Amino acid sequence: MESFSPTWAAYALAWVTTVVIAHLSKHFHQQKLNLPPGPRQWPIIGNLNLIGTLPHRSLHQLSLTYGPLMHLQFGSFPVVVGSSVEMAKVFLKTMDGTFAGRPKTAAGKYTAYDCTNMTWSPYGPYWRQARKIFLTELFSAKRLESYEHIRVEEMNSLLLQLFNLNVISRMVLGKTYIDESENSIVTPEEFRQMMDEVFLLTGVFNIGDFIPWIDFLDLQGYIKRMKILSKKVDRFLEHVLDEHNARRKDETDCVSKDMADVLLDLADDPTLEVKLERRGVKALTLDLLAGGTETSATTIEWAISELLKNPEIFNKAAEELDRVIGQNRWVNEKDMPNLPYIEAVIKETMRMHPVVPLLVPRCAREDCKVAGYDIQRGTRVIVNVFCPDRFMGKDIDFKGQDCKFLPFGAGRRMCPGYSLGLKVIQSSLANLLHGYRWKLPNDMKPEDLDMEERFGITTPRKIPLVAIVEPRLPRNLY
Ligand code: HEM
Repeated sequence: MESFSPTWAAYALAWVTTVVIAHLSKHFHQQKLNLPPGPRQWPIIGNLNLIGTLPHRSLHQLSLTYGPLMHLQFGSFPVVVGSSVEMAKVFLKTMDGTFAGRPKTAAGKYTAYDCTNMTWSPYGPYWRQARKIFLTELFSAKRLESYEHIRVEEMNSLLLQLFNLNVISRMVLGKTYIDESENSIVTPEEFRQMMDEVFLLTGVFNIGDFIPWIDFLDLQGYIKRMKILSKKVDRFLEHVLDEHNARRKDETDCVSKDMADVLLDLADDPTLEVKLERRGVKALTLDLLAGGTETSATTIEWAISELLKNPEIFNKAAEELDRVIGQNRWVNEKDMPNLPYIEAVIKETMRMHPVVPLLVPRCAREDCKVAGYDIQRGTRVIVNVFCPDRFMGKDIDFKGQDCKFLPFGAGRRMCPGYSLGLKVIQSSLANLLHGYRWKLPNDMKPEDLDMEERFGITTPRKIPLVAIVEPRLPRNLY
């Protein structure tokens, strides 16, 4: 008798049947729940068809119809979107613990050493320890102050991207690995492209993250790009850590010098609650490099664009700098409290152009109720901080205390690098305005300056800003 051997068609049929049954059982289960309002869903894709190339704007438009707490379906996953101060407060403050998870994504897997960095690591002891390391060891006021000379020395670099790269590399890695010399492991351009790619791929809507059963097809080609990127990043970080370890061995009395040294010391510490492996050191170093470069540069570029669009505001800022600083020196970090107008320019820029408009997605760690609606465990949670009018307020601060202004998020997963980010933004913007006269090229009119955005995890300008600058201070200062 001929034995029955299942053909590929039988496998395919079994697979399709399983998917359909799973989909239907989920559908019937969801019908019993009291879910927040939201648009009708298509089979398989859910509401993915409603999300355009600028997702924060698409979600804002949808919230105008469905309200500040909205339920969507992205492929196989339920998503809730909070779009008001009250909802931000619930997700980031009152029920912060419930919503402190992060969804599993291909970006976390491939570009962040299988979620062993802080940004993508699940809520738990590893993340808690990483957070403690960042806040008490790496970003303590004392350590940040000890790096002030680096920020001052690098201020001469007018090229914004280069300034941020140099400052962050020197604080995190001890030197600018990224020089043009022959034995340099990467050129500045390659390093910048690597960080750009990290940001872009961290923020993309990768279809496989939402419809896992077609993940293997890699329809948009993102997984392929992530794998290539992770090899490049790993080659660089391996080189950096090897060099650090060689130096640490040679120096008998090794005083911690840069952030990578601090992390390597901790990796050698047997008393650490959760062992920090070499992979974790690389992942956290990448968090520091990526978090520190693109975010600040993006904000400064938007600030200068807005000022070029509003010449009378530009003049007011320059007038404040002349009055407080004078024409004979550069601005230093201690001057910032005396420059309230520059601070207002930064706040207004971050309100109009939040660098991370959808924050980093969160995930419900348990079934719960919000405003009387059911939210299931595993639901992805997006807080859309993009809505300028909503966050209008007088007494607003950068720490997200009252959830009216959330450029750095809030609560347990709030950005741990916000004080460094702010220091870099404040002093570099103040000096770029103080030291240079800015003009649009080719007699371009302010109203013709393009202000379109490009979406990744951050939203930089779609077309990089091109402007003409000339010195404003006496020659001997340059
Ligand atoms: C303009 C500067 C910056 C902005 C606007 C910014 C914004 C943000 C935002 C919105 C989040 C998500 C918060 C949430 O989920 O609620 C975040 C997380 C994070 N940021 Fe920043 N950031 C900046 C600078 C930095 C710097 C300088 C570093 C490190 C050198 C950094 C490292 C991180 C890390 C590691 C996380 C993940 C935290 C966690 O998941 O627990 N950021 N940032």
